[in-house]
Amino acid sequence: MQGAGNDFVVLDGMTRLPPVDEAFIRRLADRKFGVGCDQVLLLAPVEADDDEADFRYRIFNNTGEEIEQCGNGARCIARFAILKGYARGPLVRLRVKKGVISVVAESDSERMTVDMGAAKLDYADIPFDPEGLVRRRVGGMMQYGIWRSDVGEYLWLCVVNLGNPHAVIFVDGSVDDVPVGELGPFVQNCGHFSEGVNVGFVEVLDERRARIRVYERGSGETLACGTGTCAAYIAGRLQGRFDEETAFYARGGELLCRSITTLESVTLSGNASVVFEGAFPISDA
Ligand SMILES: N[C@H](CCC[C@H](N)C(=O)O)C(=O)O
Repeated sequence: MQGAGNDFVVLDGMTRLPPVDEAFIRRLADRKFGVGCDQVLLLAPVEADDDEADFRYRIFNNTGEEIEQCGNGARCIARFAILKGYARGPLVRLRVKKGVISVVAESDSERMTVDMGAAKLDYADIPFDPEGLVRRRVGGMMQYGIWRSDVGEYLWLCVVNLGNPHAVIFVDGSVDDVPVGELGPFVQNCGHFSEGVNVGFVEVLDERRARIRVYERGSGETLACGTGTCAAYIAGRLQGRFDEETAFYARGGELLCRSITTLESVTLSGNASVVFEGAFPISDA
């Protein structure tokens, strides 16, 4: 499946759980030797006493590492649950590592909206260590400066956790001109993010439109990143750059973020499309 070009292999674990060890995920996610994807998603039943969620939703980067959250994946796996008849829809509640998120299907379309819940900004929640960094306040948001000795200037970033960790950088000029493949790893390796970080670059067009590219933890640059887009929206919103509803143009498509309460709930809307369905051998032999 894909959501704005962020692509997934969705595993149906409702009747039998497939192996989700690192070697299997890597083989499946390999674009040359396997199927290929940014993330592998697993749909599984919840515990019998779980009254809050309909399904368990597990996420793996294509490197094999299990991660906490994925916004585009949530929209895809909820649509998968509806298409397979596991969910009656339109509301699907998914249990992830750290809580429950809800997804709603729009009638007769591939469009799905997920409520990513509360964004967190405290260092400990990112997790992020600001020790030794310069800082400045822009509206309601703190920015941290990492010195780039190659160009002799600071790279200013905002930090947001949406279940997973994000650094957001607002750029002057076109996001097409940003060396994402260099600055992404530079931020990831700066030593201030103990559990790694997804790095987003945002070009604000106006209060209702922005362009975005994200260099993800594990997967590298993807055509879109849902949680990264929500993180950019929340950071921009707190700085007074965005409206209650803002469209983000990622390289693989358009995503819409909305929030009234800003810090309690942010929704992400966009397509969740099936590309093909098939069977993959579990054993290598
Ligand atoms: N593409 C995903 C995010 C994956 C994040 C992952 N790369 C991480 O390590 O946190 C999304 O739509 O939210």
